[in-house]
Amino acid sequence: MENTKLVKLVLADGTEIEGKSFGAYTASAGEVVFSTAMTGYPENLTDPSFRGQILVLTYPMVGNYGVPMEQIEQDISSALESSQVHISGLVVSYYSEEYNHWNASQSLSEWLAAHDIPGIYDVDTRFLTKKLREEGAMLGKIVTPDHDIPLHDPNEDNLVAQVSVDGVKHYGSGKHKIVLVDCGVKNNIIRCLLERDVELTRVPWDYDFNQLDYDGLFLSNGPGDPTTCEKTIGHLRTALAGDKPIFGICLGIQLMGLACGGSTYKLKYGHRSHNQPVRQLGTNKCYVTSQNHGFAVDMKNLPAEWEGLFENLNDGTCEGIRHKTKPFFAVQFHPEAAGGPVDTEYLFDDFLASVETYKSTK
Ligand SMILES: NC(=O)CC[C@H](N)C(=O)O
Repeated sequence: MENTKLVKLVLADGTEIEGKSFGAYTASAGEVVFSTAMTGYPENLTDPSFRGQILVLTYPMVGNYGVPMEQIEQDISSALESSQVHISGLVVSYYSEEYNHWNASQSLSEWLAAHDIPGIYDVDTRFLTKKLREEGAMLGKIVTPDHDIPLHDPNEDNLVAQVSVDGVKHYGSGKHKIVLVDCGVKNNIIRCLLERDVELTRVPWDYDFNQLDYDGLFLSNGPGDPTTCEKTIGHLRTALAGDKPIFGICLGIQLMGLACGGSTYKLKYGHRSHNQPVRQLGTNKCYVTSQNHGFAVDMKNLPAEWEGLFENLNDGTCEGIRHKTKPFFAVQFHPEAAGGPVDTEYLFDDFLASVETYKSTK
């Protein structure tokens, strides 16, 4: 690496870790979180749910397959999860400027620099991750000898408003009319829905979708604290009084949990990886899932008409809920899996099957 200027990661507890600069040579603040995923940095960095976070990758070598060439198919990127890099900063152990992949178009450092996002490498990410596990995700910043900024808690911002779509957009043609509430949707969710005979209407997070004529409602993933999405929760409450099928992923389960009268809380350090084991409640079926979240639905406060659907086998936290009689369900993990294992992609089929059933009874 040509640019080996020394920069620092400074944590809210006063810890300072020196490393070398890659990406943009600038300062940035956010919530420091870690992911143990072994691959998938292009997908992670463009996942809008990472907005405002400084991401520590525990996999020891990062960058060696570069950043994919983007192609726009059906109005969305073929290779990435959105059109922006959403993290506030990247922390890695060994950074490889050299890359090799059939579809790579640039190095990770070039890409980060183009998006004005700083990276720091040569960091003991094992020490850092142990610290975040023991003390919890904490605020931090990447600073250089020439740039400094104050710490900032992204969970105080309405991050969803920053990443949601500007206006209503339409995709595809198919027999089922699905409304997608975009709180920061990953492109692979759009791809998974469009593969299933769907005409998709993507609406902003605060749009009153109850005025639309649709067969099924989808609630997307998204960044930050779910309680900041009061408008979405209000509209969702109206939809929950009806009986059209609803499916939510990640932030979507948290919004559903809040709209039905339950509550959410912040996890100590969250789940960010591609190998989170979950069990379908009432069965011995287990799945390996892709996850990226810092909040969770509190099973203790779920209203009587609702029940748990999946639990996390590492820590017993809620990974899915459903209504006992109506076709409403949501999961905390990512069935669209970009990146990660595709074990639970069948949940999109379950959603469309419930749409089919609902329409056949009308
Ligand atoms: N990926 C997501 O949708 C994340 C949801 C929420 N922002 C959380 O961190 O828990």
